[in-house]
Amino acid sequence: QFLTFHRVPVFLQDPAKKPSRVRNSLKLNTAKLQGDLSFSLETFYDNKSHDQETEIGSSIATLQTRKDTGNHKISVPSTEIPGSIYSLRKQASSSSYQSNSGQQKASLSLDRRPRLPKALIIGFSKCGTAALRTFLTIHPDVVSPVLELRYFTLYYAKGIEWYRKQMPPSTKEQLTIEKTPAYIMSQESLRRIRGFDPKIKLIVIVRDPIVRLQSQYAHEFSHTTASFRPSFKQWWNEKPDDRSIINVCHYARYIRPVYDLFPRRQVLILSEDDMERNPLSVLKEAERFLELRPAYSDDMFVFNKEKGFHCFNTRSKLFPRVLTLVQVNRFTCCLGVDKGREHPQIGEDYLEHLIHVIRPLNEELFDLIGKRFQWKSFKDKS
Ligand SMILES: Nc1ncnc2c1ncn2[C@@H]1O[C@H](COP(=O)(O)OS(=O)(=O)O)[C@@H](OP(=O)(O)O)[C@H]1O
Repeated sequence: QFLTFHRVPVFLQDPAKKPSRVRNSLKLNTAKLQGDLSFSLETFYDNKSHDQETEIGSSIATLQTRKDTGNHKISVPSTEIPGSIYSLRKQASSSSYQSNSGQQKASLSLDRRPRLPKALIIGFSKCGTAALRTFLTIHPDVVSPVLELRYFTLYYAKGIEWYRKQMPPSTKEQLTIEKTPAYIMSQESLRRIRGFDPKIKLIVIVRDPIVRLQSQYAHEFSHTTASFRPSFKQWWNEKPDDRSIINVCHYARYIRPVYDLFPRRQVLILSEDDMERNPLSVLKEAERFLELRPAYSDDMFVFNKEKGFHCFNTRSKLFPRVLTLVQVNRFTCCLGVDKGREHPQIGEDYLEHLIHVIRPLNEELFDLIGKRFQWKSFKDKS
């Protein structure tokens, strides 16, 4: 019966902060929404490219369009959040909604549409880019597409309108951030980014290079039975030159071209290790850099012993936004199983060798960026 399915955001609003024209709209006076709520919508989703889950709002609803009547039906997941009301908003600038019962009507005029990013997380892979992106998105003024769009590397030929359409809708006041760690690995992509917006803000996150190597190993062999995996040493020694340890751990080599193309004030370099220890302080640094109003707070995270990482705190006042983040497990409020994998052992001798080879690369990085990071593998030896 149903022709299309779209995932649409349902917004959780603090009634006190709602503009009056919204306050009078689609008011579901209780925060308890049970099962399916059906609405006939004259128009709903102009932009069909947004049929993916979006991260905006507090919950994800499903929009179904009936083949025979052309009617739409929205299914809202059952949820209870005291002291809040829900409203459904349209993505485009104006529309009208009417519920099946005809009791609730609304005309909305909210300029929410996909906007191009003003900030990018450009690297490095396996350095906590997903955690950083997800944590940043908790800010009410930040939106970000779930997927790595790889526009400046892979899909440049699709054009800027394609890129724009991949973005979740946002208001003028919100900041769109895209993350694709591959951007920093390609000078051509960096040049394209400069051509796209020379004022764009760039975030780079690095990590203890040895832990990063272990993380990459765990990633590459995540679907391989342990007995079929090469040893860590074997694996790295078999890499072609362009993916050799020296190249992969040489952050400075990839950051230098960023500084050549963009003023340093537009580039923020963070460390995954700091984010693991104290996510709030890293987020605060990013918040200042992105010129966001202060919203991150110390109740946002709790350390989850089982996961071994900080996860979202269900008691935080920003928690309703967490529910909309598709990369976050609904039960644990941690990132998914593809983050935080078990790392391979490295034999003592080989570890010594790696430290010896990589230490000068770290020093080159610290000289270049003008700050030092405390990395576990290199502790007590610098
Ligand atoms: N809070 C929190 N939760 C889960 N994971 C966290 C967190 N903070 C940092 N990390 C580390 O992020 C590592 C994955 O990095 P990326 O997201 O950049 O990987 S990817 O390039 O996108 O595949 C991932 O690497 P692995 O531990 O090897 O899986 C994590 O160590």
